[in-house]
Amino acid sequence: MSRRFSIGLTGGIGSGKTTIANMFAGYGAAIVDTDLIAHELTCPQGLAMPAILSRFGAQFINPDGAMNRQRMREHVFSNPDARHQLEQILHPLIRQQTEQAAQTTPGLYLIFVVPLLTESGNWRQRVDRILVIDCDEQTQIQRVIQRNHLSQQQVIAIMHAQATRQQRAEVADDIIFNDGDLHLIRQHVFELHRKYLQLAGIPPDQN
Ligand SMILES: CC(C)(COP(=O)(O)OP(=O)(O)OC[C@H]1O[C@@H](n2cnc3c(N)ncnc32)[C@H](O)[C@@H]1O)[C@@H](O)C(=O)NCCC(=O)NCCS
Ligand SMILES: Nc1ncnc2c1ncn2[C@@H]1O[C@H](COP(=O)(O)OP(=O)(O)OP(=O)(O)O)[C@@H](O)[C@H]1O
Repeated sequence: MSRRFSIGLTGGIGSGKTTIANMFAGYGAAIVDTDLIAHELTCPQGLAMPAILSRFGAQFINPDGAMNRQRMREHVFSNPDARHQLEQILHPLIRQQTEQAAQTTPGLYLIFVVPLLTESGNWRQRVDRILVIDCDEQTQIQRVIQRNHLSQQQVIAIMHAQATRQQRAEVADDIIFNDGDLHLIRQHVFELHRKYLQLAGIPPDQN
């Protein structure tokens, strides 16, 4: 089987990755979302749970066997060593599951949604193109406060564990500035979709 044309989609917390990936899915792209995979790995009986229990202890596990996300978030974003340990458990499993999902998810071309694409070395070699979702940091902060009910300080601590806007811009082939009217953003997404079809060698009337 020949390898499908693939795009790595990234952006900072709250930039709009999921919103925009959903728009591409509406045009027929296959979406493999590494955040969703990370959630599956840490749900009750998730593949990562035995290692998380043994490394972090029972206080990080909910009664149903899932990871206690709030407690873990508070722990790892104030403690870089703990964050690296959690990543060492999760990232190899995320990679494995991502590769499997890439084989089995149907769609015209593949979009990998990867929050830490800029930070984690070898994605450049794994995809044909990188799409960055960008927006003002103040907008990111406001969105995450509103959506997750975190404090401004907590959101800033997460942003400090991520690449800067400048670092992401440096790896981008395409950028969507997602800080305005979603109708205009949808138009931009459609233009990029047509460009990706062309780069993938798929006639536009097949979608
Ligand atoms: C720290 C955890 C427990 C927080 O859980 P929570 O439910 O609050 O957030 P969620 O998982 O939905 O992630 C939301 C966003 O946080 C940011 N984020 C998550 N993990 C990290 C990380 N290791 N470094 C920097 N930012 C991160 C990303 O922007 C992500 O989109 C969780 O994110 C986690 O298990 N992280 C480790 C796995 C990982 O690196 N995931 C991100 C890439 S796949
Ligand atoms: N252009 C926009 N205008 C207004 N609200 C938006 C826009 N884009 C996204 N949002 C809202 O901002 C929030 C964050 O968007 P989304 O979940 O798509 O971001 P994300 O990058 O996937 O977030 P995370 O990094 O936390 O996974 C959501 O509540 C979403 O509805």
